[in-house]
Amino acid sequence: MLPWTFVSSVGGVQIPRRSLLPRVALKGPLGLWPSGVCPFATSAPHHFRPPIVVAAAPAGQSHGGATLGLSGSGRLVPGQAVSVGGGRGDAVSTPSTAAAISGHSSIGSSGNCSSNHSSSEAGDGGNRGQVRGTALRTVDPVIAAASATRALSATPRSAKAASASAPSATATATASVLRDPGTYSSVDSMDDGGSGGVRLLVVVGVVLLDDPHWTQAAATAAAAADEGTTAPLAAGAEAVAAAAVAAAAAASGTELGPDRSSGCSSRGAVDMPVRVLLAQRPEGKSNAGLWEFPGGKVDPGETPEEALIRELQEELGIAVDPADLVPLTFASHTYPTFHLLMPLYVCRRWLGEPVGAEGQAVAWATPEEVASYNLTPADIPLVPAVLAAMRYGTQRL
Ligand SMILES: Nc1nc2c([nH]c(=O)n2[C@H]2C[C@H](O)[C@@H](COP(=O)(O)OP(=O)(O)OP(=O)(O)O)O2)c(=O)[nH]1
Repeated sequence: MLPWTFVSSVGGVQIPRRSLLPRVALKGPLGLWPSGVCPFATSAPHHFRPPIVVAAAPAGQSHGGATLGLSGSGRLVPGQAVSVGGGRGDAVSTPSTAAAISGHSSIGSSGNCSSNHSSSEAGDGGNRGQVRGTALRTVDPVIAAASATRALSATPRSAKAASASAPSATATATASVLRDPGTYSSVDSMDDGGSGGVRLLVVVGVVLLDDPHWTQAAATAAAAADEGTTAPLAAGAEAVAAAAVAAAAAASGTELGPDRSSGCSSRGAVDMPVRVLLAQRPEGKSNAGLWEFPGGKVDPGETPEEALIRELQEELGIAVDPADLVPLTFASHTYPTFHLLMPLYVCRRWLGEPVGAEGQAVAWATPEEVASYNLTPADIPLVPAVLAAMRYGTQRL
């Protein structure tokens, strides 16, 4: 067995690694884990955090078994092509590749997680060949996500450590990318400018949960507050770790812990399953007929939360408080004409009754039913995290 180290990095902003980036040492059988860069469940409650990506050095390659350092010093510029292994514009700038590129000054240097790299703008030189030979092979979010979550399952202590430290890293990374109008594109105005690069479309989505367990817990907390007592709340780090393990279980098909989705909650006598709202893409739009999580494009100048609140009002006729949007995970998917990056939130509280306000069909699905819906390609890899949120809740009540 070779030691593998997963290193978190945040695309798009520079983060002092030593102080903020969590490192989790994971061990696994050589060859069973495809190298990869994958979305990883995030946890800070009050800020939007851009994606954490997790990377592992590929086995059997020139640096196989060594740590692939992602310094966090590379800069992701959404919608702009970056250069890898040649002139500018011959590679793409997706979150995954940018994350891989950001680590290029580490690769081959010490074979370990190096820190304090000088800022290496993606495509500015360096060990491009090694980047090309090592890191860029790793872009397979679906397989890697399953592998990573399986690995987390095998090492719950490490999972806890990663989860506990994730908020500080990601909170710091508060969306300089997304808050900077012009760094990303609306699909309507996309063109590649002849660069050969891939345009990034930023969309926000929500897992709207009809969660009787949450409602009951919230009512209990409110009642306790009225009485001037303190209701027990889930400790953030523990709940996050539980979500990571739950995601691992969902990915591997393993059953773990109390299952809230079937009403067998250890929290109480709620006998109703949790349900998630799905929306069907209407005729005339891309992916027509497929099901998705409600949401839409982030307009320039909008925060992700503002965009989501606007979209939910327009599409479903409901009002949502930003404090009720809990980051869950994100989608990173290459469509033929653009690359989709979609932060996905969980929301359990809103005003109004959700309806298909733009004529789209909507449906409440139990965990067992989710798989029977024909989801968009970008959403399929999100299902384990969504099921985990339905079964085990998220870090915040
Ligand atoms: N909202 C949302 N969009 C998704 C999901 N999965 C997925 O591939 N997408 C894609 C489909 C679209 O290409 C894009 C969202 O575009 P959209 O057309 O729905 O956005 P919008 O509501 O702002 O549309 P419009 O008014 O500008 O036409 O993201 C998902 O789960 N939710």
